[in-house]
Amino acid sequence: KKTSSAVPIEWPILGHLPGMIANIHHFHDWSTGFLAGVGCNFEGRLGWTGLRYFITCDPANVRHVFTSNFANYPKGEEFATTFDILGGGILSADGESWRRQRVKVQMLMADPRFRALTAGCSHDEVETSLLPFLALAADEGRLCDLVDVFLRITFDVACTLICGVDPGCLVTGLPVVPFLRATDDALETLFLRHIIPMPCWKLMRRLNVGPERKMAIARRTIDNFIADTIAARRAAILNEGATDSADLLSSILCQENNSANDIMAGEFVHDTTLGLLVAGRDGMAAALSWFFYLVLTNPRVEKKLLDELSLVVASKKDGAGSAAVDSSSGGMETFHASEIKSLVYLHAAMCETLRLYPPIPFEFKTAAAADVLPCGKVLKAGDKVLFFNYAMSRMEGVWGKDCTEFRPERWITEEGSLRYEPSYKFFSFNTGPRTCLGKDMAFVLTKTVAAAMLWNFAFEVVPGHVVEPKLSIILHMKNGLLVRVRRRSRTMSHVVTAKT
Ligand code: HEM
Repeated sequence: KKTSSAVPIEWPILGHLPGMIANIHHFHDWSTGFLAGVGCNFEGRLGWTGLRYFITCDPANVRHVFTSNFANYPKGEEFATTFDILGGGILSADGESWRRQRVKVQMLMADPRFRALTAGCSHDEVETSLLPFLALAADEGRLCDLVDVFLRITFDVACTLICGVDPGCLVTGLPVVPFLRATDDALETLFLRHIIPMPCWKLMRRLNVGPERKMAIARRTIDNFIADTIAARRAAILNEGATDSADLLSSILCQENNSANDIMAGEFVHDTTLGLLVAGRDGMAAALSWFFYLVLTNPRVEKKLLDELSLVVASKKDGAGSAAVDSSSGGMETFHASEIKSLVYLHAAMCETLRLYPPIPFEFKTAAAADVLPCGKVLKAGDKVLFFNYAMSRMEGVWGKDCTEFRPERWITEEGSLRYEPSYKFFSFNTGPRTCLGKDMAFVLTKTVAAAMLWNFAFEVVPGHVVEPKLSIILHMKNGLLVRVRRRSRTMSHVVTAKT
């Protein structure tokens, strides 16, 4: 069957599966194409398996499911089975367990000490690891894969903030980091679990073959890393007594010592730590990768970003003379969270990146009871709904005729302040009661990194390098982002001119 020219053919026995498999190499763009053709909503059927997915990128449906009728759309058992690697942690939990974990994590992340640690750690990693690494690459004329660089720095920052240890992945020689490799393999397999019918991937898991074999190895590596990290932190706290470290794991463990029945006890500590690391690190690394790809291929935007940074640098020089340039970063400029807060164009460019390339490109929900979506679709209990966030950014009806263009200006009002967009439309950090808890942390780190890199270095994407999304539940880049780096030569007069 083919109900319109835009949609894939529905085959006897196999349903829409052949179309999905044939287009898997450009899955996001392919699905965007047919969703645009059918007005944002489509029912995908996987033939003999009996599986049906209602696929939507309609903001009204998003608002209904994630906010107005939130209670009817738990993550569900299928989510927990597919994402078994997350255990019972906050990302996969439902009901009372989720609510209690969320209150706890929210409280820890709102702590002023944790916020100060986020700002300080992001700045310090940029100054002591990232800038020296790029300076060496520039001086040696080496090509650099920015995706690898971002995966490493976000892992270092996320580990410091969440677990209280800095693994130091961004050093000369770029050591092999088994955890990074393992999460990459796990995320890819999780994507395939959305396409391969559950009985098939479960059989592969039992036989330990195909992607499930990779998953089993990845899982062991990840679990061992988390278990070792927690054990080391617990031992340190027992030896040293109460710690004044503001990282999340230390805070959780200190409280755990005071309350035997704590929700965070035992495997919850493991699952929460893992969930936060995965949620935190990968999202930020993907955001930075696409930000640089978009900025480097849009010189107009790059110039506007540099002009904006120039004003900050000029005011620093006015205030503190040459002392404003920190000697520990080899004369290179770094920006503190407090300075970056006022940069409207940088924030707009980051939002525009997250709109076009949402790090979590689709979300999945199951209806607990029958319901009718705002688009008119009738759902029975147990029906599955997939929300295609990547496609929603590319719908003219949602973002206008220029929806596919990278235009940070769409986020800025005529008065020059940031424009508010409702989160059921700008869905990159989720919406409703399960909104991302790390949004502020993500903006602080990504903007601190982006500002320092753009100001101190010029990057050129290596001609011919193909940039495309990877098949994963996180929108990473398949082939990395290969660039040539060079130091920016800039005189004080440039800075002052930009100011005036
Ligand atoms: C650009 C970076 C980030 C993006 C795009 C992002 C996006 C998201 C999205 C879409 C969800 C919903 C996932 C789902 O329901 O399946 C989510 C949840 C969550 N995020 Fe983030 N995130 C980012 C960074 C972070 C950071 C740095 C942290 C902090 C460690 C964090 C912590 C969380 C937590 C705890 C949840 C679970 C909320 C809940 O279920 O109640 N995220 N995030």
